[in-house]
Amino acid sequence: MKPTVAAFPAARPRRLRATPALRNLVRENTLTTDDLIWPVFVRDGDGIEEPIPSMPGVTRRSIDKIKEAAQEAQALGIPAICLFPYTDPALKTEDCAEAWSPDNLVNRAIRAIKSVAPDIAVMTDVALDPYNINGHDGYVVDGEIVNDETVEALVKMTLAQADAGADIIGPSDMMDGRIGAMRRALETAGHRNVNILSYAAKYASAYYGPFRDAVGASGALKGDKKTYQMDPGNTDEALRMIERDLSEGADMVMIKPGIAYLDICQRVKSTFGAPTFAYQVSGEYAMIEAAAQNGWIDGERIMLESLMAFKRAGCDGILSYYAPAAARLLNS
Ligand SMILES: NCc1[nH]cc(CCC(=O)O)c1CC(=O)O
Repeated sequence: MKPTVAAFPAARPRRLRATPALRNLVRENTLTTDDLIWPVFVRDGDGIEEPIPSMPGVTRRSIDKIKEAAQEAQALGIPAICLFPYTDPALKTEDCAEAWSPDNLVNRAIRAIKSVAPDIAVMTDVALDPYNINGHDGYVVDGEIVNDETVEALVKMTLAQADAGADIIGPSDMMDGRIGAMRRALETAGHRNVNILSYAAKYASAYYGPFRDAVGASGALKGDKKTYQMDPGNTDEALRMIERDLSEGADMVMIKPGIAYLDICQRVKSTFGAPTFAYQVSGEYAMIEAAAQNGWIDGERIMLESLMAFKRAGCDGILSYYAPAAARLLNS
């Protein structure tokens, strides 16, 4: 499409910017509460909301507090909440068995949310890192992250989450072949309506630092995740990953991190037209909060502007720690 613009003064583009009414009338993209998925951190205990120092304003909540958060999200109209566990180090093992325990933190939290906020979609994370003694998303054998054995474990984890009532499974592990394996297992188990939102183009990024603090994986992680997460220099590879995950049965796809990868979002949406999400990750959140706390930027305005950028790039929605704060502003 080639925009037609008359010559000045027939065209004065500022005419359309003159008033809020005119600007609202011609705005090309909109951001609404419907676009938001809220990631939250779950921990054990009762009545606990524990601050995460590298993510000001974000807390680890015990399940009773997660219930309150889900009710709040439902009242605000946020369509989905996404659960990440802070696992007791004593439960981390080499075989990561806690990952598929029906009574692990995440699975208990899913059931708890369903009991009080049945209208909100519950999304989960599938990867071994919160349960692994070495902090990796997959099994480590002789220093190598082994693919196929990890996929078997991820399938067990997926089924336990679906059994607990998860609506959306979010594989964030970047192993090969996992989407197909999960989809087949879900179909076989009769979980026909469980969605998979694949972290399809997930980069090996330094933007995840504060998240690893939040889930208690920072200290545990040995080495880096570059043999499974993508190289930040690549674009075509992202398209291949998205195509593969869609062909294996993903219902929705994600690009991660967010704001530094908007070119990927734009290419993915225009190439595949599938439901496309971006994750505004912990480091992005921390950067905005740090600058806002110093009074260097207007935190609220940057929050909304950064979320709008994802819509402009073609995303259907955004996972963001700002979800409730943004919803309150957008609904007012
Ligand atoms: N597989 C775990 C996982 N799931 C989501 C994030 C990052 C989210 C964030 O930074 O906000 C990570 C971290 C990682 O891959 O190391």
